[in-house]
Amino acid sequence: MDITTAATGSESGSASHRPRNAGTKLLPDWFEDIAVNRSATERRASTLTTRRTVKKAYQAAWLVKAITCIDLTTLAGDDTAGRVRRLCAKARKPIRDDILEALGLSDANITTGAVCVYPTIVGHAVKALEGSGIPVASVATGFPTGLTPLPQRLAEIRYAVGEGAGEIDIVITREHVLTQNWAALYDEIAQMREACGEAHLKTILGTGDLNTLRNVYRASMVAMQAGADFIKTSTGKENVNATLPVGLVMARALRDYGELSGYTVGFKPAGGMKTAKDAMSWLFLMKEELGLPWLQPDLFRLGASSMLADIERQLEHYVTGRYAASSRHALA
Ligand SMILES: O=C[C@H](O)COP(=O)(O)O
Repeated sequence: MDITTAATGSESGSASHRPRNAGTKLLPDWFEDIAVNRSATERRASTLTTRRTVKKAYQAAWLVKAITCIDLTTLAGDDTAGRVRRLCAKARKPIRDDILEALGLSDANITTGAVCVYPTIVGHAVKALEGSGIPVASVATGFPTGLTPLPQRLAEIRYAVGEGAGEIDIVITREHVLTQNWAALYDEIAQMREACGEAHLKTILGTGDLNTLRNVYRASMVAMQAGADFIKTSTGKENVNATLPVGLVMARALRDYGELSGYTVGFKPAGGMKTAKDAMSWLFLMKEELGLPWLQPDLFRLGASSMLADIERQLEHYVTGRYAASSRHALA
């Protein structure tokens, strides 16, 4: 197994010429009558993690791949410029030099997919990431609940874009889903997409608040019809965040939308993912449901504040045969 090829993605083809999702008009026919069988979905999700294992070099390659897809996140009330600078340093160099060298990846320029912060922190992150090519993602629109007036939510997007955010992680009004007000949901997301301009729009559905898998599918479809570049599970602040059954339903929506519209939309599970094993499960899900093209940072991100340390620890174990205390890894 060539870890460099797997990690840098040349084995699965370039995605750079893919057109951005332009959305469609609101087309309820595409989602209104959908039925989702919860127990079948849960069964399928559980087989994803039990049926498939990868070992040794393959596992190391997949873990490096996972790192390149991480949106390294800090969304805490006590975030400071100093903390964000440390986070950005880790995003630039997520794996220790000795481990990189042992993996043969010293020249591969492995970085995380992005850094994700609150709007007022964007400026610090942009400065700290200058010249790295790593995008800054900002949450916006009254994150995490979205319960502020729409003009303010749109202004927040424009502010974050003005500060230099290249990606905007918006939250939807969950009530629109719970009351099946698809037109209101579509309109707010379409306005958010417009406010983003060239910045990419990631639409957080807050799936732990949506009650049913059917609602998850329907909200995913409306978000894509309204022009989302990515659909994202959760804020990390709901009681239930990214789960594999929800991921399966969203992956099916991505596939269906692609077939019906011709556009390819990205996926970001986020919240509550802490271990290398979690990362592997999501990579399996993407590969099985959507195929290798989705295992690239322009179509797949893992939103996580504390998963990188365990991945680095597993990579250290792969190269040395020993486990280090997680406190030895920065931002553990
Ligand atoms: O978008 C990313 C999430 O907010 C991170 O959640 P987490 O802190 O549970 O990893």
